[in-house]
Amino acid sequence: MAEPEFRAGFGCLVGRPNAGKSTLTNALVGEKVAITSEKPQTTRRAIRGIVNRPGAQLVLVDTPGLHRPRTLLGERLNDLVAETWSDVDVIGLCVPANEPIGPGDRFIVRALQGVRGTKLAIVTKTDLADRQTVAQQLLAVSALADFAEVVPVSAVSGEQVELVAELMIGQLPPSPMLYPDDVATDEPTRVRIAEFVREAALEGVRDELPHSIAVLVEEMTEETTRGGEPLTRIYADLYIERPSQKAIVIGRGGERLRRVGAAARTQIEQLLGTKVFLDLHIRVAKEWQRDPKQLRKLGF
Ligand SMILES: Nc1nc2c(ncn2[C@@H]2O[C@H](COP(=O)(O)OP(=O)(O)OP(=O)(O)O)[C@@H](O)[C@H]2O)c(=O)[nH]1
Repeated sequence: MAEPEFRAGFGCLVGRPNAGKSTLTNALVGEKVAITSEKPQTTRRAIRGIVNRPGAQLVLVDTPGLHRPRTLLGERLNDLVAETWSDVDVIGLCVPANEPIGPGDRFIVRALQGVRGTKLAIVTKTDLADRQTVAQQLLAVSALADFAEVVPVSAVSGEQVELVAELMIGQLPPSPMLYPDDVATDEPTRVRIAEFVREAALEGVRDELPHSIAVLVEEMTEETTRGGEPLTRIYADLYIERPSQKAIVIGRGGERLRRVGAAARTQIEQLLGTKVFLDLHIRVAKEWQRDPKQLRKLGF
């Protein structure tokens, strides 16, 4: 009998902020590529996580949460989402098991109408709800639209993660491998490093700040320490919008910024496999979310 044909293609997980898209992406890929945070809308870039399985490769694009645009950044994000959606083979709508379906979910379902790829519904965080609640959520989600599959999953316990992978892969066309199979993501390293810093900087700050933070890696050099160990020097700028936010980010006596640096450095060292020297510089970019020139500079 002939070997089954290799399948490969693109997929993406969508859903309202905090639905669990990044966590599920990480669970499917098996490596930390998308940042997660308890704060909504932390995922600003389309990060491709690559799910390699025997006979198949699913290139997962983790889009930012779709939301009603209030700023230019909001509009750019929505354009990015629409562009991504019309370009993939399979879309998984994520809805948390432990929260009622709301206007945010319906807004996305409406936006999904007319998008070409096959749509699956994924009920996430099943470890946070009892069986009956999960069952009710599966029914409620099924009623939202005509999904090819409706599947419950917990990215944290790992339950059903493989089934989600299988169902998404099942929608991919026969195709040769799209990326070498030892690559987890094609996101440029600098962007991943910037995301680690941003994630660390968001940890524990008040609600108003998250949208005001952006990180840009300005310089990266490799050298060898006197002990013969490889060392990467990274100079990164952390952008805030107002001078008054400086104190929040830096903390008393610089203590908060040091913790941010230490947390980010641990992640970066893991990613690069070298010792890392991380220099964080706070810069004020006034109203950068509304300024096209600043947005371009920051990669949007
Ligand atoms: N218990 C539990 N928590 C989860 C699960 N999946 C995600 N979470 C948590 O839910 C929160 C949001 O998860 P994310 O993966 O960041 O959600 P997201 O949809 O990517 O969020 P945005 O980037 O804001 O759009 C985080 O605190 C996760 O740890 C799960 O399966 N079980």
